Amino acid sequence: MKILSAAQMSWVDQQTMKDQEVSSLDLMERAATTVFDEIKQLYPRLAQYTFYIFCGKGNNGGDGLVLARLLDQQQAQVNVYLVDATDYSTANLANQKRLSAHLIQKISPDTQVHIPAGAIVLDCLFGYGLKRPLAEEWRSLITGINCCTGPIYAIDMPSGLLSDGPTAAEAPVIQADVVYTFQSPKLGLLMPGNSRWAKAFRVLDIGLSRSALEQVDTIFHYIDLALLGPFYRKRSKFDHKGTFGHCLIIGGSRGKMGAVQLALKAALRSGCGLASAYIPSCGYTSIQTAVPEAMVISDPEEEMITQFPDTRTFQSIGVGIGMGTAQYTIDAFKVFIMQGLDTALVLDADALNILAQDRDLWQFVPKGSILTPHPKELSRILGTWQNDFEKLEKVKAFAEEYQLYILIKGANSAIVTPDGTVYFNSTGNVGMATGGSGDILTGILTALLGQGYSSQETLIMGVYLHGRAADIAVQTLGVYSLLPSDIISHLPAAFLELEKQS
Ligand SMILES: NC(=O)C1=CN([C@@H]2O[C@H](COP(=O)(O)OP(=O)(O)OC[C@H]3O[C@@H](n4cnc5c(N)ncnc54)[C@H](O)[C@@H]3O)[C@@H](O)[C@H]2O)[C@@H](O)CC1
Ligand SMILES: [K+]
Repeated sequence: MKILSAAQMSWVDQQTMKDQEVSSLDLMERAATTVFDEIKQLYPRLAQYTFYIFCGKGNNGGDGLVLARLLDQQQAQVNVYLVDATDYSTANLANQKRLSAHLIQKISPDTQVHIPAGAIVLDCLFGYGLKRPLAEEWRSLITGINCCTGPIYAIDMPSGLLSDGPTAAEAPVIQADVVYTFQSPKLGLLMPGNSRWAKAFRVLDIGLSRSALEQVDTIFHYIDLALLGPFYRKRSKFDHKGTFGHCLIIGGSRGKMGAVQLALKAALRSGCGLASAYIPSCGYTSIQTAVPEAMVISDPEEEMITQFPDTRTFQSIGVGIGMGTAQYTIDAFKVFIMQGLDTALVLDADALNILAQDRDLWQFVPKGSILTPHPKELSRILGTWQNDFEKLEKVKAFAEEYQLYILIKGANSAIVTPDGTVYFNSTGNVGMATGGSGDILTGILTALLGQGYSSQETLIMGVYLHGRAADIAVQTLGVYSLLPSDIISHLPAAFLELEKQS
């Protein structure tokens, strides 16, 4: 799914009106009705609820006015607070007239509101039309709304949050529990730093022109099953284990052998033909016992890796998890990486930490390799950043310079390709914030790469399935109790979904 800027959304809205011969008023009715349907699902007995609907002067406010009318028709208690203005949009004005005047109260940006307990707030002050951060005069209204005890649903965007650029941490912004955004996710909703304003969002299809959506060119994409379908390979009965690659996980150190076990199991659950590990010899028995399907080669040293194996017979290699940064390991890793491998690697954890300490090493990392740093590892590589947008730019420049694929881990993990395209993930949950989740991702990615998927396909598919397996798992296990191993045991369900959709 494409992620569109405010300007692109506006263009698609205009094109839709032309292509479908509908007015702005019709589109607004359509958009507001999709939100109304969502709200009705959440609160089937609408007549029992009170809604506080805050409307601005533009079309976002117009959506709010339509919602007020639809809710009023269902006997919900409706209180509309409309920002006083002289320049309402045409569709906004038309919808003011369609609503009983007694429901509307005019307010100004500095009005202080008090919302009673139990009321539901709909935020329709500003959508993608917000051009710059809200001025200080809005603070009292926004703060008053944010102080409500009930849920806040924002329409299209939390008011005050910019769609396409950074919003200052101290800016007045609505803190939405759920954002119902139209047709395409907006960049501002995907940035982890904005999560206190957009705790969750849902993309609602309002039937905007397909041809206009296809024509829009963007480097930003949101991963869904439809994106995976075209490159997911169904298996044929003539395939054999040699077809699916032999993958190698290099890592582990005394006390951190579990990382390798998790990666191996995840690789085997992700369809690799053969899985092997290269580890310090103290882990030999535990890995052979825990993962009987895998093969193990051990380093002569007990506690740490001191040399790297000949990797020419493997189709893919994942390096770094649980590996540690003992000097012997650092020296061995440097020799390994500087030999000039021609196979793309999956690099995680201590492989990244070693590379981060010596910028001269990056030139030796095979082009097309996949890096999966968590935020701390990423800042060791790139230094600091002011906001998520600047972070993205830094990652893009680095990915291009060294022709690497970089995954920025977090909620909505972002995949950055060497040509600057960015894919945001749509799956995953907070239950994954436990040590070991990343080791599983390394296993999945190494397995997919070894099966012949390109680095880009590997990342899109691997990151999606990793999150999806966790999403399926939390349905029965919950976010507190989810263990990384549960992600592995739910990988089959995630693969089955993909198989069915393809
Ligand atoms: N036909 C359409 O264009 C449709 C638009 N829709 C809704 O319309 C919204 C976009 O509508 P608009 O383009 O009217 O924009 P908005 O309603 O988001 O806001 C625009 C108004 O805010 C003012 N403004 C911008 N930045 C400001 C700031 N920092 N401080 C104070 N005022 C500021 C602008 O001058 C303008 O009057 C979408 O988010 C969506 O909710 C939907 O109804 C679907 C159809
Ligand atoms: K809004």
